[in-house]
Amino acid sequence: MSEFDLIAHYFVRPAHPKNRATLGIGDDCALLLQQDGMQTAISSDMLVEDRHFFAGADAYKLGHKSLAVNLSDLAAMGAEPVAFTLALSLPSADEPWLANFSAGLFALADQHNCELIGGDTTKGPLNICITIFGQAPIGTALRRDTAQIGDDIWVSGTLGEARLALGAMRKEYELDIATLSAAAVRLYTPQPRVTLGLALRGIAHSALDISDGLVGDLGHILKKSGVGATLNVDALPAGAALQNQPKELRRRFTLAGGDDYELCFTAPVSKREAVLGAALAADTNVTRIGVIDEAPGTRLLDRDGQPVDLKIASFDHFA
Ligand SMILES: Nc1ncnc2c1ncn2[C@@H]1O[C@H](COP(=O)(O)OP(=O)(O)O)[C@@H](O)[C@H]1O
Ligand SMILES: Cc1ncc(C[n+]2csc(CCOP(=O)(O)OP(=O)(O)O)c2C)c(N)n1
Ligand SMILES: [Mg+2]
Repeated sequence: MSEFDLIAHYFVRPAHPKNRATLGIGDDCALLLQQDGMQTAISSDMLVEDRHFFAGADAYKLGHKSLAVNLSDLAAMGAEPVAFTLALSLPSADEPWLANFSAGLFALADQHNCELIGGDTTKGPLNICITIFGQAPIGTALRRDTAQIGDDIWVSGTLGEARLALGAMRKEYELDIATLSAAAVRLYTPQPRVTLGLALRGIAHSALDISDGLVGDLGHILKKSGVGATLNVDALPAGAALQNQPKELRRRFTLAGGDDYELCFTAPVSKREAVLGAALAADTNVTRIGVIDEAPGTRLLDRDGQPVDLKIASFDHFA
């Protein structure tokens, strides 16, 4: 199959009334009309074999995750998904693989009304890079540099299960089948918190999505906002499969597991009811885990206010 047959067969779809691009796949560029009063939110994330996923990973789930991690960045900005491009490097034109990959990709794209408008396809090591475009009314996007002293720190959903599954896959420990399959759902098919991100506009002061681990990612908000944080380690929402694991592992994986794709956000105390209302409307749990304060850095305390001494390191590609 030729490069262009591959694109036409697996990535070009019939026109759909909900499509927003003026010109989609097939020309040198796609054309997107900017809506009045809106700002465009743009983000790229790449998935690389043996780094972000194991060789032989399920193609449908890989299609899902490639888009999910990008939608998660839009969620973190409170931006509504509009469209995305897909740059693919493939070892071969493996048709069953392509059929499954595009099915997983488009199933999630359709859930979020996010249209594939272009990309690039080459032969090479398996590598998937998506650039996503979203929109938010001017001035309403949730940023990393706007946390304020006194804000509550919140996190959506639960943390740590993706890391729990990864450890079992790497044979760091053994898990029973039921625990591993529950945790693996979080590693392979994260659900981006797009609805929650949109609901938090006008409520949260700052937000980001957790990909490298809570403490490391929260650190980006702290640094950019020129503030610090105190976290209650016992308040962190551990995923169900983590509940029966030893306390130290539970703490390490909730604090610095990675691959969580939950939102961490800050909001003033006066907005607690509004945050809970937004969470209810988005059908997503949120948990208050700490406060923004003045002293730089992150202090970890237990439920009794005693310092927790844990060596933790968030994910870093070059550390
Ligand atoms: N090669 C690059 N060139 C320019 N900007 C980059 C590059 N890699 C990452 N960035 C930018 O650096 C910031 C941090 O990146 P990253 O940690 O990947 O963010 P995220 O966790 O949201 O994906 C982002 O604003 C991203 O756009
Ligand atoms: C085979 C494999 N090894 C390791 C991991 C863990 N892992 C890889 S990248 C990463 C962090 C997120 O990826 P990154 O490229 O830093 O995403 P970004 O922060 O840019 O959104 C994690 C936790 C994994 N998911 N799969
Ligand atoms: Mg990135």
